Amino acid sequence: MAATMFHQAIGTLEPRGHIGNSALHQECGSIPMRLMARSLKFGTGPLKREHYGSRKRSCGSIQSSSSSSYQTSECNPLNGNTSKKPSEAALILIRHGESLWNEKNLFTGCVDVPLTKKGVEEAIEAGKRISNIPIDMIYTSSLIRAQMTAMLAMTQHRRKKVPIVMHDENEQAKAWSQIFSEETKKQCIPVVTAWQLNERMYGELQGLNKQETADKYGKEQVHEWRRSYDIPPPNGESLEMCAERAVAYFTQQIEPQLRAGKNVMIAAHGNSLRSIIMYLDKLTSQEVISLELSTGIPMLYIAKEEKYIRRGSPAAPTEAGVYAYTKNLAKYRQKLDEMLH
Ligand SMILES: O=C(O)[C@H](O)COP(=O)(O)O
Repeated sequence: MAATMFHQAIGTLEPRGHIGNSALHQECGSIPMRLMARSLKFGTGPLKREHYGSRKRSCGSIQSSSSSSYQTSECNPLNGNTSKKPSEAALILIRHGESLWNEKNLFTGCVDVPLTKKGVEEAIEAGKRISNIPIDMIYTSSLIRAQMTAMLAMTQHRRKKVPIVMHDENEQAKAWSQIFSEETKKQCIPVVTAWQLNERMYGELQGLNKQETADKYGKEQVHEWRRSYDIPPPNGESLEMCAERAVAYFTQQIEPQLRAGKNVMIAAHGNSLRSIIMYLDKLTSQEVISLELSTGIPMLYIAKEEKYIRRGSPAAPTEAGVYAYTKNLAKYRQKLDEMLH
């Protein structure tokens, strides 16, 4: 909702209305994504998805809320023109860098813990890896570790647009954060924060040491709490419950942006991203069990012709393979080269 409002404001300036390495890892050529899962369908080739505007999924009761057709967007730097061809958009997913509780091996969940120095460095490194990929919209959870990661990553982006956090919590917050220059707005990237992208709520495990909990309750029990699809930790959310809000948010708020040709980055958490990846890659509840995401490793998808094509993790800004992905990404990088020289 905030995103829509921001874009309205960009267009109209209404006075009031405004606005791993433990990893999901896949070896994708020279691209360092290693997948721990054995038999998951993460081949080295692109994974095609069915029509994302109309499908139903097996993940709880979640289904895509929108059935509008894919539209070309003039503001997609990947497109550069208004041709009638179906648009494509980049989707970057990034789990936050190491937090102070990751370092201490504590269950964190919805506790709002900042990054460690290593986490800061991971976020900056992630930013280098995506510094040539177009980004028009950023979504983060409401937790500081995801927001720090997004902002630190953006310090490395070559386009040098300024990420601006949207405040639509009340009318005054909206009014007081307006921007009154069209030119300045064009150089901004809206950052939408959403609790729905938060880490799953770990219930009574939050703040407990993972090793000590395993020693007390047994390794199997703790693995079940951490990785099963539908078994929640005591008074917490199962992955299925987390998916219900995270995937619904993705389909209702983010997918329409992709469909409109906007390039999107999502900075979120191990389990909220696992549930979104489950949706993107059509994983079963069995397959998602072995999906592990590293801190600070960006993953790239291309939303194209109403499918999601997994493109692995850009290894480095100069990694040739990244730009071989699509002609449009290569063109965007070339534009940046021209702009910056
Ligand atoms: O909330 C946490 O503790 C971590 O961010 C994710 O933990 P997990 O790997 O145990 O799900």
